[in-house]
Amino acid sequence: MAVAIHPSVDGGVKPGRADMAGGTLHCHCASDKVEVTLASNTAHNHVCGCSLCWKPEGAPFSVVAVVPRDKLSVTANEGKLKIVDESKTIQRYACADCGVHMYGRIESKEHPFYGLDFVHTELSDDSGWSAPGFAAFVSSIIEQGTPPSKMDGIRARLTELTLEPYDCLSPPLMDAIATHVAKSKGTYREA
Ligand SMILES: N[C@@H](CCC(=O)N[C@@H](CSCO)C(=O)NCC(=O)O)C(=O)O
Ligand SMILES: [Zn+2]
Ligand SMILES: [Zn+2]
Repeated sequence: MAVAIHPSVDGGVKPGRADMAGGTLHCHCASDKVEVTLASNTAHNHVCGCSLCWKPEGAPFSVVAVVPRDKLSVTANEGKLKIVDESKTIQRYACADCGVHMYGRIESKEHPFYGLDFVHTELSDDSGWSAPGFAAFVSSIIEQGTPPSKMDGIRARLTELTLEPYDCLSPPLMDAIATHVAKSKGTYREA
């Protein structure tokens, strides 16, 4: 059996649909589910090995994407949401009953990704969401108990799934962060 990454990609990455324009996410509670409505498709979907992103039971990686914050609204049972750790850059709102993270929000206007919320579209029954395109923070799974000796096999499986493994974010996202930093420091140059 192939190395497990996440149930939504283990059978192969399913492509998104260009006409996908949003839908709803639900927590795992049997009743009184928290509902989040997205009024657009997501972007920058990726597999993430960090310890902070929510993952389903037993999965070593999460799958997480972003959506403009003005396209996200909580449409049912918002009272059940609690911030997981207020000290983190991304304020993750989880259902206090089932523990599922419904969205993550960056409040600092100085942050390169300010204006984008983090979401897990596996919580949706709708199809066509943007497909994951790379794997981020892959080495971080060691911090959560994966033996280092398993990493070659895990990276090989990610590559096979066309989820290029990186130990931080992908080069385009790291470049976007560095560009933001250069602009704020006054060192940015066009060419
Ligand atoms: N080794 C750490 C890494 C944690 C980390 O930096 N996570 C990233 C990616 S989350 C989505 O891709 C991050 O931006 N975190 C900021 C935050 O979550 O507030 C670990 O595994 O914990
Ligand atoms: Zn719940
Ligand atoms: Zn993460």
